[in-house]
Amino acid sequence: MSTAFRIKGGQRLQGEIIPQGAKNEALQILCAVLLTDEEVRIQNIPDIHDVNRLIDILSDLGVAVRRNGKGDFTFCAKNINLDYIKSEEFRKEGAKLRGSVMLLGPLLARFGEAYMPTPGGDKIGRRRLDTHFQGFADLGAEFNFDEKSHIYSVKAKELHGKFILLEEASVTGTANILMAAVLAKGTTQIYNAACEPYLQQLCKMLNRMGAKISGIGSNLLTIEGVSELSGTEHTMLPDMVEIGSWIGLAAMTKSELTIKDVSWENLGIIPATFRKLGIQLEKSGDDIFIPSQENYRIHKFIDGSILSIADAPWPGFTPDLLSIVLVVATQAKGTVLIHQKMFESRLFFVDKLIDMGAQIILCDPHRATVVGLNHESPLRATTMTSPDIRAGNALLIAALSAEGTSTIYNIEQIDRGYENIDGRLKAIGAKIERV
Ligand SMILES: CC(=O)N[C@H]1[C@@H](OP(=O)(O)OP(=O)(O)OC[C@H]2O[C@@H](n3ccc(=O)[nH]c3=O)[C@H](O)[C@@H]2O)O[C@H](CO)[C@@H](O)[C@@H]1O
Ligand SMILES: C=C(OP(=O)(O)O)C(=O)O
Repeated sequence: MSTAFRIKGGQRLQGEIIPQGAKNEALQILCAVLLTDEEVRIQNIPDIHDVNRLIDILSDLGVAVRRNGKGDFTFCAKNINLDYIKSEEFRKEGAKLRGSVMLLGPLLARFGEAYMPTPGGDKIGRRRLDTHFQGFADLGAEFNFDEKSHIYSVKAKELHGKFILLEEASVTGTANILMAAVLAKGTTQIYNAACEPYLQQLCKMLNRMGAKISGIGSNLLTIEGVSELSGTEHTMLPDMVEIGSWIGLAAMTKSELTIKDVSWENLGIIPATFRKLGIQLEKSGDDIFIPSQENYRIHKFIDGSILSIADAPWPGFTPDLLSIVLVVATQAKGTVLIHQKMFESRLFFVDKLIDMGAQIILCDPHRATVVGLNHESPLRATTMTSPDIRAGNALLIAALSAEGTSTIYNIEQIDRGYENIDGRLKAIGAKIERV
């Protein structure tokens, strides 16, 4: 298997991009198939490592998986092999991705017990799970963490609805508690719930399965428990993080790109944030058209002070796009402070960009000031290693804009979240090879 990308940078790209189905929505939705013994058909599933791993785990759990076509699968969780979740194999496989943590809620709700190794995912700082387990405990589950084996377990003969105030608006935490609460007895309220479009999609799918969830899209979800759920069909939204990455790529490489069928209504503050960097984006039906731009100028705040861009729970700006915003700012005109509030180790990749000639001061682990080069000097090609999924993509964009040939190692990180990224880049004129 190839482990690196070799990229000859400095090419202008042109064409149309169809965004993949959303990775982080897929991880929630796939876990929800465990909530019913009927068939659930899911479409627009991205063909990426994390999602394929989760599908394999479901299959090993006994879920019947039928592939109907590209990105189109039918799942049936009629015969579940609960022994699998106690097996060494599950410990190994479940620990490879973050999304596997959301198997807990559905398994607890339907079978009264669930086990989980410490989940994987990006190493981007502490990623605690307290919110998840506090929520399960509030619903009446007994929680245990075995410090030796690092196995979390939750058990409950019956779950009972309750008012739950989350200590933070955790995305996977909200999804997990929600999936447990739909089959609990009585009414649950989840306050300070995360409410991003992917969670809204999960709520809508659960309601189609017979759940009674109201308050969708707000930070107060009310769930009237039901005794069972039935099958349904669901289609994933386009991946907003991938859409943002294509916008960044267009700006950095001065390319004209059209991103098709982006579901504008679900992009929230993302287009406005890229516009603050001076990037022109046009809404054309449900597409985004980005004209080729020689330069883009970072806006200032109304009082004339330096712009800062920070992450926040939805409808704030997603932390998963800050690495992309940062790399795009390296070639803008002007200065911006990037403030990554949620994660502690997500900005260290800027060292690589500094090696490439970018003007960045890492103020502390959470903040970096970028002084744009205004395309007056290109970044220099280099050899680098992808530290996490989004930094990996940011470095890929840097390499595509740089002068010369760069090599990026550890591209497994990029493949975790971006479907056939090299094939799709080549189709719009990029010079990229797997080596
Ligand atoms: C598989 C999946 O869906 N992963 C996403 C999910 O991860 P995940 O669900 O793991 O992330 P959480 O929402 O739980 O938390 C992310 C980080 O932000 C902090 N935090 C969170 C909420 C809050 O109000 N205040 C706060 O400080 C948490 O302590 C944590 O460090 O959501 C993250 C935040 O959008 C995204 O980066 C991940 O891509
Ligand atoms: C942090 C991310 O992924 P995960 O939560 O799967 O590690 C991400 O998608 O940017």
